[in-house]
Amino acid sequence: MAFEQVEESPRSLSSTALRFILLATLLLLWGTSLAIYRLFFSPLSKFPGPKLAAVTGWVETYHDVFRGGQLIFKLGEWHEEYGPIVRINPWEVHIADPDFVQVLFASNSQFDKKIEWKYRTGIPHSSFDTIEHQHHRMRRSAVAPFFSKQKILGITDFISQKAQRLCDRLETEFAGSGRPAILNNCFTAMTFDVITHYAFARSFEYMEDPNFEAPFTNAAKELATTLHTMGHFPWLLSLLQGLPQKWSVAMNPAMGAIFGFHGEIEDQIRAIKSGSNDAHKDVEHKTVFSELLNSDLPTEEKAVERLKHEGKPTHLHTQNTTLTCPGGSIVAGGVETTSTALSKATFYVLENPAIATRLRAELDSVFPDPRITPSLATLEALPYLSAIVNETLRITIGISSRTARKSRKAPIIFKDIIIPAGADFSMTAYYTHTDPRIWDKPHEFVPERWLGKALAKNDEPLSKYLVAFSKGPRMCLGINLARAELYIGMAVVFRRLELELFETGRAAVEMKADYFIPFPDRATKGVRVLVK
Ligand code: HEM
Repeated sequence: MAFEQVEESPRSLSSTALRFILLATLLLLWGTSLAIYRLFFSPLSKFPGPKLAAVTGWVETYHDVFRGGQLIFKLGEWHEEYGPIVRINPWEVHIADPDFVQVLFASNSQFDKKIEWKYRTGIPHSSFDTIEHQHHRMRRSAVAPFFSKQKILGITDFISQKAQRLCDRLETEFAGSGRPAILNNCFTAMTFDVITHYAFARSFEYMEDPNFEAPFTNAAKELATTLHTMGHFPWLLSLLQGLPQKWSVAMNPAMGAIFGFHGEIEDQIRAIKSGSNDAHKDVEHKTVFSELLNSDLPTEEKAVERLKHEGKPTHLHTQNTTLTCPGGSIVAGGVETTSTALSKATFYVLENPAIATRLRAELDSVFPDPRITPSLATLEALPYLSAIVNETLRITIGISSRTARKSRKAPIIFKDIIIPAGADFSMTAYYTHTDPRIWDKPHEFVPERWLGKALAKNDEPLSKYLVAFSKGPRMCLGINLARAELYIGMAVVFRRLELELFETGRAAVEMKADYFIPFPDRATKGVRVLVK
């Protein structure tokens, strides 16, 4: 018996070892063949770029997940080394030729989005994260009328009231006190109240918080830093979906605000569906959900589960509800992008007294009573204010993540480049907006470039290269609202208040990491001002 055991043991050990070696060899063979295929036979093999990035997506993961939103800067280094078109992973090329905007953002394009990103913001059923072109078109056409210029004109009085209220509070509570106001908080409160009033007839009134704190968006911003992780490891999302709500709140108490809001939105959709909704009784316009539910969308597109993705901030679902992070849906798209643009615009104007003086002089000419805001049309007709709005959109890069698309059937032809059908291709607004072939002093805030003919260095109109809201079928749905808030916000603040920057330098406004939206240095306290 003992003799048999001694004989069997080495035999079973060696067969385990053999199996292991076989498996390792197969894996090695598979990995090597895949690497050889990707390097030499893939349809993208002829494109230049780092070899390791062509072989594996882990290079992107390393820069975005482990180095924290740093791929955006790596892209610039790669373009310097390899030229205007670079293969950045096995499936995608990135383009840094500003004229490619005509292809990427063509109004008649029928591109799909990148399938791998469908779940990274947690709203896979929203228009924003709808991958396929036709499907996106159907969903978007149902919600687009709600954000038309005409409809937005109907809430400019509300935006103006909020901007005036902000100035009232800054004058009475901060002026002469030596206490700095954090403009990021002020404008977040303002834009949050505006979008929640407009879309859901339920303004959160964060403007009335003593410090303009918006717990909802603070939590959302924190969660934005998980965006790359969710994109690269989607299974983590499923894991989080299983978490009970109370665990999330215990980990981050600010989540309570988010869960409460999500509950309200779901109730609102159900109430509209059952005909018992009274959410818009106090406002003149409909809510975004009444618009969607009364649209021609097929029944399955009107399901509560689908609609809540349209209206809610982007989120990571947990059991019965969601965790939130900013991104492209109506609330998140409508808050952080616009409030950041407003605070950065104020910073750049205050940083340069000549710009502030010229802006104030222009505003005085149409804005005699500082408490009575002129119409949006009057403000939009002001050349210098318009130049400031455009320059703000250029330099602040509302969405920093690259815009990636795929042409399913036909190859993309641009100059002497052919991008094969089925490959992902992308551009990054940060590079389009700072390309020295187009812009003079690209890293400086120069509103004057938008005055007169406003031509690029290559004599094309500058507006051709301003892609802050993207262009084409996927362009920002909230562009009219965002522009109205920028015009009204800047005009009211600079007409009413004398502000001075308080311990605020470029670190407060310049991008240090890309988490879909640009993040400044973690240590910065935001754009802080003293009210004189
Ligand atoms: C300065 C402010 C803003 C900037 C720079 C901005 C930028 C953008 C960009 C670049 C996109 C396209 C993203 C992509 O293709 O992946 C987008 C989409 C979107 N934005 Fe904005 N946005 C701003 C304000 C707003 C506002 C106020 C809203 C509120 C309604 C909003 C709602 C949306 C929505 C819903 C989408 C998805 C559209 C679709 O896929 O059909 N955005 N935004």
